[in-house]
Amino acid sequence: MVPSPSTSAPAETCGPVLPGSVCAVKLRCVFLLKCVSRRVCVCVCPVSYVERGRQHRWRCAQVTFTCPTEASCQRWVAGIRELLAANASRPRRLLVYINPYGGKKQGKRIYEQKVAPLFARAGVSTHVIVTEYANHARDHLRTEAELKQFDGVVCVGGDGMFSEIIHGLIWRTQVDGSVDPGCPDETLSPCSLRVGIIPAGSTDCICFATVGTNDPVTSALHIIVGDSQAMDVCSIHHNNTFLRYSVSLLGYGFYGDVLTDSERKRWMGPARYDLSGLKMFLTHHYYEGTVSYLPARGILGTPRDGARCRSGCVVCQHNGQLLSEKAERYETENDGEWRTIRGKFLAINAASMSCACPRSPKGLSPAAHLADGTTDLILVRKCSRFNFLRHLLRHTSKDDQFDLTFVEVHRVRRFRFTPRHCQSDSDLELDLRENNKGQIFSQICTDHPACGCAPAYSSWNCDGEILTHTAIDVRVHCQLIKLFARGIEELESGLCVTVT
Ligand SMILES: Nc1ncnc2c1ncn2[C@@H]1O[C@H](COP(=O)(O)OP(=O)(O)OP(=O)(O)O)[C@@H](O)[C@H]1O
Repeated sequence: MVPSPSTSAPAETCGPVLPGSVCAVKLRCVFLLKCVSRRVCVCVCPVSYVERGRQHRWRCAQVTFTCPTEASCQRWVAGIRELLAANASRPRRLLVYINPYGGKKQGKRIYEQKVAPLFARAGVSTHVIVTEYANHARDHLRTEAELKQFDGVVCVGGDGMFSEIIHGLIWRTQVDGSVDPGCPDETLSPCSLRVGIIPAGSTDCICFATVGTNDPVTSALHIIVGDSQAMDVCSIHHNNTFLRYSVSLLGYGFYGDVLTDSERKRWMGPARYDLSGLKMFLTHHYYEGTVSYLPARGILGTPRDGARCRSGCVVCQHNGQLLSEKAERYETENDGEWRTIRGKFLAINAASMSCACPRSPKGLSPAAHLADGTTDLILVRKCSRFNFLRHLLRHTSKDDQFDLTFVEVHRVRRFRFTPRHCQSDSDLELDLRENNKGQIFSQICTDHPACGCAPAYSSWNCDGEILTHTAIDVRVHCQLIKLFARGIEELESGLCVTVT
């Protein structure tokens, strides 16, 4: 069988498909094979494969092979199909949840027009559920879904929809494995089913951070070829009561206030984030409280080493192995090393990934890792509006946003926050002793909203949802879930990252 001259594969592809050639290892990228007799003596065989486009986009392309006889063509098709069938990482049956109201309400159309035809072509069967209310997907996964029938779960929607899926899946995995998901000190069981994200929301940050682009076709192709990317998950508790899981940003102060304000402006669409951002920047509220954290020790990487988390990241591999092998010993050994910081903060952020998005390509913490078992705790202390603006602008420039006297960043395994109004009497006494007279006066004002001073507390923005409590205990669970993704590929190298 030889490729016909007019249809040979272009140079930069992820899956040329000729068995026996150097690229035969990439056969999992093939997803359609059929043998069609064109003429009496020539048989053609169109083969679909993945082609890389610009900016991490993938496209489905086709190459046609010709055979002198139908019998030899059938043999090639059967041989290649056998190889594909032996590839255990490719999903065969998927459970798909579509949020018809996410983003611009295009979820159903995007799935039907762009994704379903690709799944059908690749021989992936699906069970599709269009959600009827918020938390429908989460509740279905928790209780009803027959998970054993599926190789993965796909959500069509935004970050909120992804959050629903992981809440359902993590909870179900713990309950099925007799682990108490409500206890902050439990070691959670990793989820065996992978999760795919077809972006159809307003921001789609998690898809962007794990694939490098928000494109439904690219995401569908990552699912079809069976990519796998591990991801850390933070569990958040208040007084030993479970609140939520988080995979990207936990933000108190500025980012909490922006979300609270933007929720009131939902009718504006994505523009609400700009308006609320500007409003909260001008309002310039700061909040008092105590942050204590358990630093991540003995692992590779620091928040300021400039090492970006990319496809096949060695930091994630190394730390993931270290933490999974020594999880319990590690936690006990580190238990005595809690550190505490009291102060007035404009923002307290925990970034479990870079949180890069099209507007902030570097993200909140450019060197944060998807699966290294840590989160980057960023503390922005009270400063002038001008200085805070400098810090914010550095998220979009080459300058280091942490290289400012009022900003500090720590890579941590666990942290706790207590707003000042929740602190115990002994803690408050300690604060009073540490503060000077002027600061005591300002505290009296914050306790009395009628005087028009800054409010005493903000809210936590947890991956785009508001938490119901401000005093929280956050713990990172290393590589708790897996996505149908491979992390962002380093395109500068010009090399095809091997499809293993
Ligand atoms: N059928 C439904 N009706 C109403 N709300 C739903 C339905 N299905 C899911 N939801 C909820 O809609 C919320 C928003 O959905 P989604 O995340 O898909 O879009 P988005 O908010 O526009 O995007 P992003 O989160 O990326 O900004 C989610 O919190 C989800 O729980």
